[in-house]
Amino acid sequence: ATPQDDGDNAIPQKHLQWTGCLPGPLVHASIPTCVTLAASGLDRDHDKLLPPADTAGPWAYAPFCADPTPYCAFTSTAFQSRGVSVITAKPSNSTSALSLIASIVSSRFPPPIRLPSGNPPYEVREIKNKGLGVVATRKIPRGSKFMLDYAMVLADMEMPSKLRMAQGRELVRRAMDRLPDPEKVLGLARSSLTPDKTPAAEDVLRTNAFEVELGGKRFMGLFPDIARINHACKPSAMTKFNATDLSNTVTAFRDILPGEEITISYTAYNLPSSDRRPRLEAQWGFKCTCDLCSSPASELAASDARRRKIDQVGPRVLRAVDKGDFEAAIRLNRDLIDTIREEGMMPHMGDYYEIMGRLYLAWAKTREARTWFNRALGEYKAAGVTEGVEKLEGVIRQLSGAN
Ligand SMILES: C[S@@+](CC[C@H](N)C(=O)[O-])C[C@H]1O[C@@H](n2cnc3c(N)ncnc32)[C@H](O)[C@@H]1O
Repeated sequence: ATPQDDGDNAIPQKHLQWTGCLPGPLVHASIPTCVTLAASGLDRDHDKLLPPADTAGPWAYAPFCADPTPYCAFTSTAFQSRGVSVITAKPSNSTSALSLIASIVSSRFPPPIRLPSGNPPYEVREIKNKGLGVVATRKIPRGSKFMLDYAMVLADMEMPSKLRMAQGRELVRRAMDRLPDPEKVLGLARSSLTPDKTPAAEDVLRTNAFEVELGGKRFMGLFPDIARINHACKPSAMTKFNATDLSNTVTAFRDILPGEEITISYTAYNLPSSDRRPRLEAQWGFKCTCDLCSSPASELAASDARRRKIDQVGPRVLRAVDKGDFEAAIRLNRDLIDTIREEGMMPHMGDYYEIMGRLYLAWAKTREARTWFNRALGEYKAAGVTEGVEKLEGVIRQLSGAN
């Protein structure tokens, strides 16, 4: 089969800009999750924006299908000059996740961020007991976005449960083999725990993929550069997937010093070690040797206690809101903020400052609300959380106008 040129059925970029409100980490009817009144031009349901289904689309080959199931592997050899393979069900209508991905792959979005020119501030190196890893070669300031990567494989999370194992394996193998440089993905890390007989393609996907959401469906996404970043339970950076162009960016959420390993968290941040470790072993196939997991038992226990507390205080804040006791809710949330700070879970700070603002807003204390929203805005800016910045700038403007 001959690779085809990109089509021209791009989604207009302006429709895809995020202008809505993120759900906060605490959701409650009395706490406004979106104080913005002017969520104009927003259509978060990307599928609605799709052009009619294009049977050929941007795919370079006839799809490889696991007949008689609807699951197939679709490959573009042109996307971002290195290709992308998508494993999902054949579209039954024009609003499928596949149509959405086809539109993105066919379009030519400008890079979502401009990285500073010159050498990247990191390199891939051998790391003791972890295989390869990514190490800063110069200071990476808090909030800077320093790595941009694009999906090279996307596999529908439902696929493994819908197919026989051999069919699934064949699909994953074909999806990788059809990329212009299969080694770019097949050369990624293999599972370190199980020297089992799992075929390379499947093992690589299991060991390196991150869950992403596209068109309302969950996918395993393989981002080959980001896949070199090891996990830490107190990471120094975070990733952010952009469903409008299949990009993933890495942002430092604290200063990272030259020679320091750059880490991200593969699990939710707030899990105690008793939950984290089995999850990392079962889902990612390794025993964690990060600084926190290697710390003395007393330090690990203190960290676990803080994480449990963080989990428990959240519902107590909500119960206080239920009773209309905003004073108690605010006191508890302040305690939550202190504990999160002590635990060094900085990515959450903007969220919790924002909650403080919402609590004051729900208590009709606009001035205090604005103060906390401003603090949250500062955090979001420092941590490079663009959506948070956009959202809060609108909110603060409206609150200022309301006075
Ligand atoms: C996504 S890859 C990360 C890059 C990988 N180290 C490499 O050589 O390409 C995940 C694998 O890295 C290793 N790894 C990542 N974080 C680790 C950690 N905190 N402790 C031990 N091994 C880790 C494990 O072997 C895991 O299966």
